[in-house]
Amino acid sequence: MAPRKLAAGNWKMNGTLTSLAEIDRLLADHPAPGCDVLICPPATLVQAMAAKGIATGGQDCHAKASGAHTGDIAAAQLRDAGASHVILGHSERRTDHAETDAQVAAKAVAGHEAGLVAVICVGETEAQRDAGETLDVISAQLAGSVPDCATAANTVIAYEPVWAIGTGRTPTSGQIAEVHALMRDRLSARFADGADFALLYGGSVKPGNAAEIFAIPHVNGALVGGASLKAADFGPIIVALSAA
Ligand SMILES: O=C(CO)COP(=O)(O)O
Repeated sequence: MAPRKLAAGNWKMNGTLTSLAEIDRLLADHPAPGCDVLICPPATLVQAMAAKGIATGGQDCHAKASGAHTGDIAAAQLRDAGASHVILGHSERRTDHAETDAQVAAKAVAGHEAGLVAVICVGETEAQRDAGETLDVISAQLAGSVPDCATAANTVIAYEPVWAIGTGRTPTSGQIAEVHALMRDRLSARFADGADFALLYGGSVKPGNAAEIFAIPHVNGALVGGASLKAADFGPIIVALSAA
């Protein structure tokens, strides 16, 4: 099994019910994309998004199955609302909520137990890159955030350099290639099906740079923030991935 190609949109804390018109446009413009397409809206929209017939993911889940955790969402609740995936360990969660690798791994286990595919995010800060620590940081995050029960079927890895998120800056193709090759090596060393995990790049992916990014070895798709909000932007990214 080769890795599946996945165009994933992360709406972050954007969108209300009226935003679903963009999904109607996306589905009308791209009825049979040549890649998997996933949208991860805010929790309030998961059920309505899934009802559109598009693969839907949450943006976080709790490590526990249920209980007294006000404001949190259990993986089984996302699944119940129609989600098939959950983003975990996004840098905004790691920064805003001080999430650790161990917590991300525990959430991934909870996601797997509920039948969700975990989209586990890793990425270095600009200071870490400037200090030459990128490969060590990514290795450590992979080791700590990806649980032993991960398989290519239940886990996707997203490389999102923190300094490239929402900034319009992207790494060079060589820099992305270096990290993706490292991730492939690390996963292959640890998991029998490590060669088959889908590896996404995320951070200022736009229609104008998508084709170049998708041509990089071991880039199997993208995790797209801002450009996933509008069908006119996300559509061309889906087309570029389908053609890659
Ligand atoms: O964080 C991201 C996706 O999870 C990337 O966001 P942008 O595409 O807006 O840079």
